[in-house]
Amino acid sequence: MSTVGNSTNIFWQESPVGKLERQKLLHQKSCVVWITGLSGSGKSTLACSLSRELFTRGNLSYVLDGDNLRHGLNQDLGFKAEDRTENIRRVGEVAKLFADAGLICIASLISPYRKDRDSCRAMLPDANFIEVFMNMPLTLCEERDPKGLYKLARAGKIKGFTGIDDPYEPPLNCEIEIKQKAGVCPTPGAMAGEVVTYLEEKGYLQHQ
Ligand SMILES: Nc1ncnc2c1ncn2[C@@H]1O[C@H](COP(=O)(O)OS(=O)(=O)O)[C@@H](OP(=O)(O)O)[C@H]1O
Ligand SMILES: Nc1ncnc2c1ncn2[C@@H]1O[C@H](COP(=O)(O)OP(=O)(O)O)[C@@H](O)[C@H]1O
Repeated sequence: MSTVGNSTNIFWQESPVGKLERQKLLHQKSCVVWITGLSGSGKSTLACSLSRELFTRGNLSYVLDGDNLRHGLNQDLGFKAEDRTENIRRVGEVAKLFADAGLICIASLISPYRKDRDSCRAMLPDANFIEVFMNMPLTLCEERDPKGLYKLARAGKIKGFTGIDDPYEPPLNCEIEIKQKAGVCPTPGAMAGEVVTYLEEKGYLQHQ
């Protein structure tokens, strides 16, 4: 019996089927691929391309997209610092469940604060948290501005926009960094390829 947060007198219920069995069924080792970066840096593009590539190879993944989750699970949260922290915490917990289910969980969120990303990493102890940093210059993200949000932020119509008047803390110890080469951004397929190569080398995609 234990107390966790505001929940008292609670018990952990074991499941008859375990994570290892589910991973075996799916012929893969589960993990969380956590994609972080500025708005417009290509997080969703990479998440979609990676998910499709994994599917083609016979690996099951699921994308948790920050924007999409804010339409449901996180619709009560805004963009002030404590809301972003709670957003990341909840998505970290959901990602942990997907990894426990045996899937390759792809989380795609700005997740601007280092301590929040590190807390998610700590939730996944067996080094199964793979942080992917979309290291694209702000100027490129702002040029892309597919939703017109940077324009609104520059005009002062959105307050606390990441990269403009709210901080983005780049990772210090990410597993993968996606960046421009000779001033050119890799194609979506090439970005996904970098992650797939990493997953392959670390044995996540092996068919046992
Ligand atoms: N103030 C502010 N700052 C940053 N982003 C903003 C803001 N307001 C709205 N948006 C839109 O919300 C998307 C980011 O949501 P996230 O859940 O990924 O953000 S966070 O991780 O909690 O910081 C983000 O989507 P992406 O462009 O896909 O990153 C924006 O479309
Ligand atoms: N590798 C890429 N090459 C060219 N354009 C890209 C690439 N990645 C993303 N884009 C474009 O940049 C814009 C922002 O990408 P998106 O994936 O929505 O970023 P984020 O999810 O980080 O906000 C989109 O219009 C997308 O088509």
